[in-house]
Amino acid sequence: MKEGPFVYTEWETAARRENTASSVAAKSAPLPPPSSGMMRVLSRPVTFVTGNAKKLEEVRAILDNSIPFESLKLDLPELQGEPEEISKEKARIAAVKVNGPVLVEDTCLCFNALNGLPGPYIKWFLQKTGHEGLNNILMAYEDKTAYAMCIFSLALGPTEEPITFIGKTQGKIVHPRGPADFGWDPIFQPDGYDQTYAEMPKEEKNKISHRSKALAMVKSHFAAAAYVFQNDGLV
Ligand SMILES: O=c1[nH]c(=O)c2ncn([C@@H]3O[C@H](COP(=O)(O)OP(=O)(O)OP(=O)(O)O)[C@@H](O)[C@H]3O)c2[nH]1
Ligand SMILES: [Mg+2]
Repeated sequence: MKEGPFVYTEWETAARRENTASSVAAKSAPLPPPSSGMMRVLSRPVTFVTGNAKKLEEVRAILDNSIPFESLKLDLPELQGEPEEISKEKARIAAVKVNGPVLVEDTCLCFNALNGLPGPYIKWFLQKTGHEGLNNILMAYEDKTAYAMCIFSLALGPTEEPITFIGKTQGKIVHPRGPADFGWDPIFQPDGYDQTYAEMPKEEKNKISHRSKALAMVKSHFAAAAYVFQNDGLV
């Protein structure tokens, strides 16, 4: 039976692992569970690969030196399909390009009235229809609730199965309010707040955002796995 790779969500910390030995080269034995306490040496800091400067800004602010990482500006190709698979495939492609450990993320904005769409396709919906168009789509429905979801995938190398970390923040879609310098922030109002993401001070958004929830799990994973980083490229 084929088990999935590690997936961490806000609700679930139980780990599962890829067990397809025949497809895995000896050099890239599957990652042990993070709780096993085994030391793992990585050839260099993890490279966070994204084409989105605003994402990078938030990731930097939230991680705040807790994990050694570098960044690489690259717009990776994105598969169509389920959000988790899109994120994992981005990590696989990034790990081959970088030839080392990588972290990527894919962000979704999911409307409950549409069973989770636009989801991973929000970038294209936003580009083509704008904030107003996204509101108009929901005019057909009473339910304006939505959730923002961030799926980080960590691949320790080009032949290793990515580990996934998912963070969600619940809220609703509103008419745009606040600065329009980052995506759909002006139309997403998180539950329990009367400000949109865009109206909130950055530090406030970073405390409660989908991205910070996913990154909290990334940080815990790094703490538990106790990776050792080498900077000379020799493992
Ligand atoms: O208002 C926002 N608040 C956020 O917190 C946020 N995070 C991402 N986005 C936008 O949602 C789409 C995701 O698509 P996406 O995950 O493929 O990102 P991307 O293509 O820009 O970068 P990347 O794939 O190279 O990392 C893109 O339009 C991003 O600009 C956000 N908008
Ligand atoms: Mg993208």
